[in-house]
Amino acid sequence: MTALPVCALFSQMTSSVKRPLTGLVAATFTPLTPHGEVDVSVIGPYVDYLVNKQGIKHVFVNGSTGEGMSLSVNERKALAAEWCRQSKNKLEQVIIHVGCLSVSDSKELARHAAEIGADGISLIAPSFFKPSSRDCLVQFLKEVTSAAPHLPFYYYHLPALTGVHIPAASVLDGIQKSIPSFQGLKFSDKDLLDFGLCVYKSPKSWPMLYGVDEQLLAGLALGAHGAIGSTYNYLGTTFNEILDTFAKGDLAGAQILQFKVQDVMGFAMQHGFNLSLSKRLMCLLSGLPLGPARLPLAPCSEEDARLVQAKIQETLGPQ
Ligand SMILES: CC(=O)N[C@H](C=O)[C@@H](O)[C@H](O)[C@H](O)CO
Ligand SMILES: CC(=O)C(=O)O
Repeated sequence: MTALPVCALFSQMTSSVKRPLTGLVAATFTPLTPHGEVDVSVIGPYVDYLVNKQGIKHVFVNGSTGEGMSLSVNERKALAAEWCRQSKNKLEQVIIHVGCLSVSDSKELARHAAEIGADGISLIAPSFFKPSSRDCLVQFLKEVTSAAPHLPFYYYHLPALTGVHIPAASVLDGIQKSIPSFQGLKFSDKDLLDFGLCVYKSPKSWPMLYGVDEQLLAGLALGAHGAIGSTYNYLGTTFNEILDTFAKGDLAGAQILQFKVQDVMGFAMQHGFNLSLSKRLMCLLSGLPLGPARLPLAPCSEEDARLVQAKIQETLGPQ
């Protein structure tokens, strides 16, 4: 057996008593050089920005926002390791997305996440050859998570991008019998019937994390414990206010804030909001040099990015 760093062993021993993942989780962008190479040197200042300017306590690395599926296994390992390293004593939890089309690549990333002391792993359904049934999907998840059996595992439901439309509630039904490390759900879909059933049928101890930022309040109303999303990178302050206002029982106050975000997001969508534009907004608002999105994504229009930046600042104040 290869020796693990002490911090990794400690993290594995304590993972079962870690505080549940709640509140906002920023799904991180991947810093690239202008030529498209991964640039881990930006991650230190990125962590400081999230903590100090956006009130973020947790990150989700190498997901769709991080262009995880467009990165090599080695690039993903380098990013995951640097996020874990830079987050020490600054962020509470670092969750690594380890989903790949190849079960062996996914296992390698899961094993690596455990070695570097990550706090949890997450997986989307494979999206080229797709699982034909719920059981087939759970078999895939079970095989991957067996490579990191002590790390909490969050299933990531993302039908719009994976094309796998198996209801999350049916995936969760009985999942802990197959996957003892199963710990919670990241639900990135607008189907609130499915999400409601997930919350209703799950033990209270499983974090239910909603993933459609522009309608977070609806997720909260159905019992979400927190949220994982891309816009928390730069709208974290406003979304933290939504969480706090809702928790105090001030629904009308929370609605006002959510409507303002919807006004911004509706405007952004009219101006071609996608990962490229979102990453550019993060650069403009944070000042961090994150570079462009990687092919096959096209660069966004600078004019649109500036218009959306102005709309954010005029509607929500300086971010
Ligand atoms: C499809 C996708 O990437 N969804 C993200 C989370 O999972 C969200 O954070 C969205 O980026 C966000 O809600 C903007 O539409
Ligand atoms: C948006 C999100 O949660 C992800 O990066 O996967």
